Amino acid sequence: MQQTLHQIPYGSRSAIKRKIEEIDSFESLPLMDEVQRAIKDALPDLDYRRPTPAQAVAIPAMLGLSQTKRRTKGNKPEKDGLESFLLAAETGSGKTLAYLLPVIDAIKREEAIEKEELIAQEQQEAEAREKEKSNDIFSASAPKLNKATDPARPRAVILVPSAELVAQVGAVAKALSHEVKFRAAPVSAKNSATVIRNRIFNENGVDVLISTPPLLASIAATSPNILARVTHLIIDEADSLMDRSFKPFTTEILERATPSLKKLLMCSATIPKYLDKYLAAQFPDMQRLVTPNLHAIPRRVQLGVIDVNKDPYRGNKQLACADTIWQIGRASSDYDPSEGREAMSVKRILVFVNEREETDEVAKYLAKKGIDAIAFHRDTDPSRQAKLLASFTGTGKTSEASDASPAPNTADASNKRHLANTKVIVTTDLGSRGIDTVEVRHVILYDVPHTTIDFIHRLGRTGRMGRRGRGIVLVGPGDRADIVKEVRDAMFRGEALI
Ligand SMILES: Nc1ncnc2c1ncn2[C@@H]1O[C@H](COP(=O)(O)OP(=O)(O)OP(=O)(O)O)[C@@H](O)[C@H]1O
Repeated sequence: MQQTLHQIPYGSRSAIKRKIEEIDSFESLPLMDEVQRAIKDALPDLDYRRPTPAQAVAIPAMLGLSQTKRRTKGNKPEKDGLESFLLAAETGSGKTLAYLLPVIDAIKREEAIEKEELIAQEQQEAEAREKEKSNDIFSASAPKLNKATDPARPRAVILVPSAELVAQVGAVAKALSHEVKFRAAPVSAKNSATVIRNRIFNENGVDVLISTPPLLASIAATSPNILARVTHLIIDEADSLMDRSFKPFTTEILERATPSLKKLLMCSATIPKYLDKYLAAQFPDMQRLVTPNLHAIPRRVQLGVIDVNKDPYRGNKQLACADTIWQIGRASSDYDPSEGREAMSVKRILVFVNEREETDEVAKYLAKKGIDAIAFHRDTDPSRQAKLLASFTGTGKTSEASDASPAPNTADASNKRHLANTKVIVTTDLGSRGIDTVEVRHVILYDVPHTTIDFIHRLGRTGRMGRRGRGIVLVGPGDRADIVKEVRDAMFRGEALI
């Protein structure tokens, strides 16, 4: 297969491994006490509270504890006082907390410093007024801007590629804000203009703004001041946000925020060659924080291949897909040692297609075959979309019983055969970038992905955070069976994909 990913030498992977092993608890990180306490709110129901490799490399670096600067000769130096980082870590490795914790820590520290400065300034002014009073009883001082509650000028901006991710990252920020007091404003095109205005121009100020690049770029075009105080800019899913479609918006925001920027962090589960080239040219001093397993699909995720060209499918992919789902749905729930309990009784399966038009087509066919299947794309009704995703990401807290009842308009009512306790979402890349689908054990690759980057993101929706997962790829007429074999072999050897 044509190389699409930047290669990381095995020597540097081992060196990072050693560093990661040194950080065995969150307490060993110099985060403020309130941030330490907040971690427990952001990671509920988990006995295992050790930082993940992504967190072990990113948090100390963002806190200024490790300096591993690389410098590419001949390139222009970065802006003075700006520190830039690339966090490249495998899918589902906790990158969200890896950037949120140090960002919030920095915000609280900045706030404390500004408060002290404000008190000192007020004291000085009071003294000056006293002096003036004795000299000139008519003078009045101009009102001062209260830096601590400055509306519509966030200190941190987090950019993500979709409205779903805005909501997901917003929910983690909200969980943290129960303990550490800060204001997060998640805004996306799914919110009404009034909601966006109220969240951003909140009179109590906003600390962290979470949005997509196109929306924020359009807001910044009319309200340029919105980016005037940003000290921390996070570009999550940087492989998407730096690709052709998003790049103009992302770089526009980056340029507007640069004068006040202190820390820039790009996060990604892959380093495609175009990203590597761009970063080497624009950010020669960027610290690259790469986890040892980058570009490798974890061994706990297995990949099965179904040759659709053979009997009984004879080239009929839809039939092969329905049949595979029936087999998964009927198999008894197996024991998952990583969770120490029976796997969920309701099975959730993600089916990935390459083209948006196929989502409806495939979902309809599956529904005809008695399967609760729904197409998920940009035009899906937002409230329906939110409900659907909630049950796949585990944020819905729906009981297994209510979950088991068929959703309206899914499994075809006229069909007597109905596959119980199984839910299917048919989607494109929209569902593969960053969505934390912890409840998903099975991913079906209906189409062979175009690149290894897509393989990594799609298979990355299962086997998250130490859980087991299974990918099944349907190889039909015209599909590149050789590419599938390459990926499968690399996965078997535990090697990074190329
Ligand atoms: N230290 C930790 N211990 C256990 N679970 C954690 C830890 N940190 C994060 N998690 C959980 O891991 C899951 C995945 O986290 P997150 O969505 O941040 O991954 P990601 O690296 O951004 O994935 P992707 O590359 O797919 O976007 C979340 O459910 C999160 O609550």
